[in-house]
Amino acid sequence: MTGPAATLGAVRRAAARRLAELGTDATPALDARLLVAGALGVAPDRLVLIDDRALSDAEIGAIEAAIERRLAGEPVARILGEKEFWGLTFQLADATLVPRPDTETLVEAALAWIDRTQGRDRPFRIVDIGTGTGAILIALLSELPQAIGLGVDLSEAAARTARANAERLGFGDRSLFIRGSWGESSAPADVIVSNPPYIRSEVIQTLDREVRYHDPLLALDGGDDGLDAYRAIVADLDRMMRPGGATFFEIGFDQAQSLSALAEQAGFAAVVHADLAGHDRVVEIHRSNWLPTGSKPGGFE
Ligand SMILES: C[S@@+](CC[C@H](N)C(=O)[O-])C[C@H]1O[C@@H](n2cnc3c(N)ncnc32)[C@H](O)[C@@H]1O
Repeated sequence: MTGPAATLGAVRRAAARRLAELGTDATPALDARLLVAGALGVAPDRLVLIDDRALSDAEIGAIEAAIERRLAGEPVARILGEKEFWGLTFQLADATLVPRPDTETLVEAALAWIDRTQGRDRPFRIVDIGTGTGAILIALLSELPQAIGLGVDLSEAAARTARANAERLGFGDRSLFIRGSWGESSAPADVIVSNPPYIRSEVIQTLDREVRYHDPLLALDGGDDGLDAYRAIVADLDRMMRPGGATFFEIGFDQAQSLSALAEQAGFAAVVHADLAGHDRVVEIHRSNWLPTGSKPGGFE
């Protein structure tokens, strides 16, 4: 890829060309920049300042290794071992899903409800079911100065990773992460958030290779109809959700109706939120006899 006196800029451009030739990398220039920065231990936005620096053989070797992994189909976040979500950097582990930008819709929906009802400066108790890296809970804690949160995951390794993320990002004293199944070990909360596994089992084999081979099955498989997790959590919601509280679920693009029906059958009211692409992405659930301040019967929006 390079000669002995290759500069960082030349190596980065060559890497971007190789990723572009692959044809499956939608953002080759960005990915090359992230991988080069990661291999050198430099913040991506600093690269431009050192573009003409000559690289050592060891540095070129580290960049080559990262690019080869990407060419073999590994997602950039897995190679770097971290992913940005809500402006915060989360460390990943094999047991954690890579947090997705779409999941920020769930954080936004929960904050919009809080802004509409009680305001951010209240001592909320939040529970994040299937916490993974802790991304959703920690993003909320970063916006709610008085809130405390519990993150639950069936994977002990995921709970450990989330705990480490909370400590590193400065939220260790307002959060607890434990191993558990759905909400069974949770006391009642004001805000419940969950991005549970929701993909139908039979579809898993058809998923994009980057998801199928690099995200944990436990984070993806939602059972025969994709709704197992929602069913289990909704069945326990009356106990888990405090009066006047709300629950926010991430959903697959075609699950809004099924989950709303599940919630309504259990005596709750449901509101659907779309993501930036216009796909149904979040279902917000309340007790049906409760309306937020200023809302009209028949709708929360
Ligand atoms: C789709 S991932 C979401 C991870 C993270 N909340 C996010 O949005 O990036 C679902 C998570 O649910 C966890 N999970 C699967 N079954 C569970 C169960 N029975 N109880 C609690 N968590 C579970 C998985 O280990 C995984 O971390």
